[in-house]
Amino acid sequence: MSDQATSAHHAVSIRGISKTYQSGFQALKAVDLDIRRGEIFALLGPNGAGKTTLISIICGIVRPSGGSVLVDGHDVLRDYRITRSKIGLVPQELSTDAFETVWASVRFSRGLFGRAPNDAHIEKVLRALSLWEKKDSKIMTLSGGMKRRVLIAKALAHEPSILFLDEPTAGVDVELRHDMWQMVRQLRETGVTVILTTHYIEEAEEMADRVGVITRGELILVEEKDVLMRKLGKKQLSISLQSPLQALPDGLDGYALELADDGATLIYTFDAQSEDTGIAELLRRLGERGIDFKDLHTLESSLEDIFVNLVRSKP
Ligand SMILES: Nc1ncnc2c1ncn2[C@@H]1O[C@H](COP(=O)(O)OP(=O)(O)OP(=O)(O)O)[C@@H](O)[C@H]1O
Repeated sequence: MSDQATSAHHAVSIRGISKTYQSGFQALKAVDLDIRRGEIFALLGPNGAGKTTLISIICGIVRPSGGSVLVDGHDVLRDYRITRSKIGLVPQELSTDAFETVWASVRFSRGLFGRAPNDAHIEKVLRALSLWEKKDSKIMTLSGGMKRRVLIAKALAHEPSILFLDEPTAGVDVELRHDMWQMVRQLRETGVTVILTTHYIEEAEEMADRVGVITRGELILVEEKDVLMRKLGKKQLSISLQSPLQALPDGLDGYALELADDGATLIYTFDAQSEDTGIAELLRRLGERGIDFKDLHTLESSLEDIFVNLVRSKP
């Protein structure tokens, strides 16, 4: 299959995208990335890493300095109208429409893309987002969480196949955050591809099928979330001791051990992937030294630990 044909199978196909702003600042360096149809892809990165720049280029809002982006097989620069109509973009804030009703505002968004009115679709979107009861309310009278939902409804009004969520749950309460996660999963079930940027790693851990990590304009990693957590995740064994230790026992130099809880807990970090975790041998050696324990449990690292390590280890 030609490169072009393979690319057409992806929702988004990015090749060699770079961006140098007029100030001379290079925000992106030769990014390659394919987003699969129907997946939830989370783009993680520290402040200023280039996430918004990348999304803006995919949406055709920012012009790249080099490289190409295909959306559903169409080039975003050459076929802007087609590609833009396939994309729903949920910005972080609602800046206009305060005096409009929910219904009018969402309906208007559909018209912007030149699509024929379809009130049944607008109703479906509003119901799915629990906004139906509020359809005749002016946007300015809604709570912050409801306004967020209106933003999503507006982005879905023209039936896009790809939805971008820029920090979807920044500043919303826990309950709404969980509702939004639920909603995004439901969207995926209808075949929509979802790309989100987030600072809440918990969000990526909870929802994403794949994760991309961007730092200083470079995409340093793209991986299935589960594989990433298995591959880079470390496991720890926490050993609660019968009597606290003052120092690490002699003769256990080869082990990644630390003392915690004022010496009452011994923590052993091991590679969950390796065949021999070394646990049996460690426990035997502790026994030989008369170190008794009352409890054992294992801890796994979170996506957050993995992310912090990745971004830190990048020179
Ligand atoms: N119009 C611009 N002109 C010059 N530099 C810019 C412009 N827009 C963004 N930048 C710079 O490019 C870099 C990447 O910015 P971008 O907004 O893409 O980062 P981000 O990963 O989305 O960050 P955040 O998580 O803080 O939103 C930053 O250093 C930013 O200052």
